[in-house]
Amino acid sequence: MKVTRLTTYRLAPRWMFLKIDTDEGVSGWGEPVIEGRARSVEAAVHELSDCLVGQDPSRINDLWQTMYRSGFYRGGPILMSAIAGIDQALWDIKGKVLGVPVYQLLGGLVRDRMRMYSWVGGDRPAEVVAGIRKLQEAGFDTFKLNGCEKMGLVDSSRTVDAAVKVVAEIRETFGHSIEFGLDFHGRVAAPMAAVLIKELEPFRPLFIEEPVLAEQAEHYPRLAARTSIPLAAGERMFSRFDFKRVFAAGGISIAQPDLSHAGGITECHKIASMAEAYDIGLAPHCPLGPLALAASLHVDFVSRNAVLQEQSMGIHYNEGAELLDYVLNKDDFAFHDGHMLPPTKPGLGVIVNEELVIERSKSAPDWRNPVWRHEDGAIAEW
Ligand SMILES: O=C(O)[C@H](O)[C@@H](O)[C@@H](O)[C@H](O)CO
Ligand SMILES: [Mg+2]
Repeated sequence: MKVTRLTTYRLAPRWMFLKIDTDEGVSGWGEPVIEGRARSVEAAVHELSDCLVGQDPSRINDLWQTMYRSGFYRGGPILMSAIAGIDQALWDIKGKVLGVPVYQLLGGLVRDRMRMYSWVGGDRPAEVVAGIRKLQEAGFDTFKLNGCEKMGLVDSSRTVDAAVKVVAEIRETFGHSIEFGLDFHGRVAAPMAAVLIKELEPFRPLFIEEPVLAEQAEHYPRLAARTSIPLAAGERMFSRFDFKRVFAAGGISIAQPDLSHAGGITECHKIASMAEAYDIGLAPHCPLGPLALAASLHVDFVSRNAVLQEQSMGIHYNEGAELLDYVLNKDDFAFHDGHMLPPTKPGLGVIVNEELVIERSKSAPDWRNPVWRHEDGAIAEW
């Protein structure tokens, strides 16, 4: 079997699907994308096709190493997202050829169902409480919300109190009948992280995500030493080589690699194993589409240290398309009491509505993340 063609489809809301065709009629799908830079990743996918067209798609490990090491410059969000989506599609092909779900090729199930969590948008207490109630009705008991709005490098006690007020309201309303993570989203700088985390201690969030920006990872151990709240990070780390320094330095209790940003199933499965060696939980980041979610689930179902899985149903980013709009086998991705079951079909287990994808790719938006500014005009972290 040989790879014959790579076709990319940028799609609403901010996703990109990749289809890899072969000379034996088996095709695989993946989701190479970094939010806000879809066109850059698209260019990278087509540059990397030099390593793939004419090659045997079953040799995933060699193709992965060739895509990663054949370029003198490597790593980072664009190239690793391109490799991620290609890797997902290669595993999809392999599973389809062998007639088994990908997790069977990785050693089989380590659990029977995977605990999912839902984003709750909004920054005002009433909005967040209403959002949680709505998702509770859908069977969720675990959530994630922004830990704060805009925050200056050194900010006021009023800003801190506004952030704490939302969390206090959640605990006041729901007690411990629910769990929630707080995503600082890189908005909080090192001087304020310890201040805000200290004030959040009494409310015992399940974790605090990206307590500081990934480029400030040296603060993770210092922050962890001052709090009992587990710290989580990983969506802006793109390979084992990014994670190894963070794991070795300590401070992170939950690793959140993104299956569409960190080299795909091949790389994230290795990151999961590295994390397990440090007694770190795995909670793949996934605010994206169905192929990214399916790839995440395959790694979750073979990783004992997988603890939580993000998914984007109803997420505030999904304008113009919802998680399963481009999927024909929607029932395979149903929620069961806040959990998902192992994908059942060969490969990734996603039957893509190709006709709809081709049609909708003709009018794909160029999504960009918001650009915030502080009151003094300086750019703020979103
Ligand atoms: O945890 C999450 O889902 C993320 O922080 C998410 O909000 C961002 O990754 C966003 O997708 C960037 O455009
Ligand atoms: Mg996040």
